Amino acid sequence: MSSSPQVTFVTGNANKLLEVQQILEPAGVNIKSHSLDLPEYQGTTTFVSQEKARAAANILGSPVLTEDTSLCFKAMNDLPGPYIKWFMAGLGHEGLNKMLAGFDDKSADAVCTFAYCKPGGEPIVFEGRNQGTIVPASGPVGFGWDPIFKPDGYDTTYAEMQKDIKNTISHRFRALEKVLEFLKDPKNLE
Ligand SMILES: O=c1nc[nH]c2c1ncn2[C@H]1C[C@H](O)[C@@H](COP(=O)(O)OP(=O)(O)OP(=O)(O)O)O1
Ligand SMILES: [Mg+2]
Repeated sequence: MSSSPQVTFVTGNANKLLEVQQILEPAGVNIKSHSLDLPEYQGTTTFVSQEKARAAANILGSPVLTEDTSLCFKAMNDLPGPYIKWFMAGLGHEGLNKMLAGFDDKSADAVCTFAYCKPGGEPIVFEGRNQGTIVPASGPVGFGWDPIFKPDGYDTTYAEMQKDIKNTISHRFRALEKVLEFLKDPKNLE
């Protein structure tokens, strides 16, 4: 009988950690966490994710799982993308809505990119995305841009949803489905 897979998830964001625990622990994954303020790289989502994982694996000297989240406005050719953290901090929910005021298309993709990396190894990337619309803020201010992202097929923003609903439809859930497949094969963790 194989024992439950174990992985070290490295992030400086407590809300991300909580969702990763809520999604992976019921699936039988034992999560260790490590809080590091990881560098904010520039480049494609894939590049940013790979470099974060590489950096975390080298700092800790052990295999790690990291994650980078993008919010891609279709009208703006996928910007802010991986730079959403700074746009969110600088403009807030209202400013992010105003950025799209001049465009008819308010659609956006939420993209979550996990990367698994062993020290000195090549990062392996797992991506999940969810399509939605940017709307005026609605719901509790808890996690980043959750109050302004309304996923397609739902009448509410991420922030207004029960956590267990968000966690079965989100960009993060979709990426973690792929991560889970990988973690379940003990050969991948040797
Ligand atoms: O599901 C989400 N719902 C709403 N907001 C979210 C979500 N997921 C990430 N976010 C925010 C956090 C940060 O403002 C930016 C991503 O930046 P990002 O660099 O990936 O996150 P971070 O620096 O907070 O943590 P980390 O230490 O893992 O890099 O979008
Ligand atoms: Mg970050």
